[in-house]
Amino acid sequence: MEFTKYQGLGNDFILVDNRHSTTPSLSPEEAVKLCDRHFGIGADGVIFALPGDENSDYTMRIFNSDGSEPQMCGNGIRCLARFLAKLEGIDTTEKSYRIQTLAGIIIPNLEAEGQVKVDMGTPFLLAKEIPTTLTKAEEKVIDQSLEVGDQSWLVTCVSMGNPHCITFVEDVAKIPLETIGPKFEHHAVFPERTNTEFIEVVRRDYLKMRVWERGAGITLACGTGACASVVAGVLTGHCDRLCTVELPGGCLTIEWSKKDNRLYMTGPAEEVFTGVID
Ligand SMILES: N[C@H](CCC[C@H](N)C(=O)O)C(=O)O
Repeated sequence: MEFTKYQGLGNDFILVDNRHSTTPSLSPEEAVKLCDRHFGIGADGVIFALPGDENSDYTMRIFNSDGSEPQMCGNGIRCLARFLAKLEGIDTTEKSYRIQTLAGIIIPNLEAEGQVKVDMGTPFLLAKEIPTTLTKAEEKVIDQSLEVGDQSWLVTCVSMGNPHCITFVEDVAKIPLETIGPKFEHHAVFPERTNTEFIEVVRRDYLKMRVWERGAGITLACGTGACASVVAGVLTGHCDRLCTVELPGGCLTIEWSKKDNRLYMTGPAEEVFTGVID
């Protein structure tokens, strides 16, 4: 079976042409093996291009490198859009796709210079929508205290279809991500686990972010996390609605539109190599 490796700011994926069937051609267990960076291809996840339905061009499903299935992946859907254009034999920069995901319809638009602009939909803020039990179901979690790893953190929770727990800190470089990340991810107040972002505000329009991802650990970038972090920054008064988010793998442009309440994310997506899985 052929695959193509793509990466979006170093958040890397194995992409599989699954247009022939509505069932992913690899199991979560097979995905785990292929994502291994020593015994497999190496990736943060496996993304399947499945047939669309009456309301979409294609369907995206993704397995994290631990085999779990998240609702959405921002860097991944930019890679999927480029992959689809390659499969369709087009290299236009004005192509957009309606992609069905577990987070609803997401719309990536191919732009010039390898950029992809994605309509990421609206954020979800109620505790029951994250989901989290940190407060009452119908309430939001904004700058709320949470004990993690013998320390008290002020967290804000935002869902982009997948859960994010965001903390603003003085210096992201000083965060011991390897030790504190898993404690956030598996905290009892997150029944579906959570992605965990630490944000340093450089300017009101420029954030520095490091991330521990649910089901993938430390990654070089997280698109849904960058969107969730701008929403959290606006809600807590730290940043403007249009921001550059600098991640270890590079920068994303994120806008939380006042007009339609939707998040727009712009960033690169690059093919790395094509291979064959025996
Ligand atoms: N690990 C995430 C999915 C991938 C999200 C991230 N890679 C992105 O670019 O949005 C989760 O389990 O919710």
